[in-house]
Amino acid sequence: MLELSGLTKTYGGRAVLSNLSHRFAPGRFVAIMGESGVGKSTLLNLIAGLDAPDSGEVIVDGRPMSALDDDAATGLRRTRMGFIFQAFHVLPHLTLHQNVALPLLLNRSGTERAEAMLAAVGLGGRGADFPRQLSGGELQRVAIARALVHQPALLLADEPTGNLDPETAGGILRLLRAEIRATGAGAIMVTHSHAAADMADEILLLTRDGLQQA
Ligand SMILES: Nc1ncnc2c1ncn2[C@@H]1O[C@H](COP(=O)(O)OP(=O)(O)OP(=O)(O)O)[C@@H](O)[C@H]1O
Repeated sequence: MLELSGLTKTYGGRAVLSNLSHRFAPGRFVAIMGESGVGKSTLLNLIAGLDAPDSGEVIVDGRPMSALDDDAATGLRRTRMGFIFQAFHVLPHLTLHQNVALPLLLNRSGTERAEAMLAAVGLGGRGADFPRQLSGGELQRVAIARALVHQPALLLADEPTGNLDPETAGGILRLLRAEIRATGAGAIMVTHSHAAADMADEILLLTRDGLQQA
């Protein structure tokens, strides 16, 4: 459902991504690794629509994102994608249930699945709690529940376990993989961690020459 065609992104005259093309098979869990500064987060931001390429296309469900107006592009992202970005924190003034229900509300869907997703990530019955009452690992589980509650076709994750200890990280990644499988979503996860990447179906390496099988 996702294809990148000739993506180029330049910052201050320096090409970070240069004519990058790749087709992601639906339903696969793909890890992207690569040296610091090579452009992994930039690539994820372009796929997520948080940033626009200088040239080239992000093609979702056969439709080039640049051909859609803002509302249509936002709608496509809201319904077809889920996000676990470190910058997208769980919202502190909403309960856990309200946090997880947010994508459903934005999609004007019923919020029944929110409680089931909280239970699926081991936080059943804690929907009325607030984020401040949770540990870092628990917060990341809320982020996973929120990212998958609307059954997106594609999950985008940027270092989803970056600030967790190895044991907690392992648990979160096993949960992430199980929930991806359960919802049938594909996933693209950027990570520096070999242990995290080993959880994926496939590992790609981003270099100046593009994306290659690791
Ligand atoms: N908004 C921006 N403005 C200017 N330069 C940027 C911007 N975003 C990223 N860059 C530059 O683009 C390059 C790639 O950054 P990016 O964060 O995508 O790399 P990365 O592979 O994710 O790195 P890391 O593994 O260290 O997180 C870096 O040199 C960075 O300084």
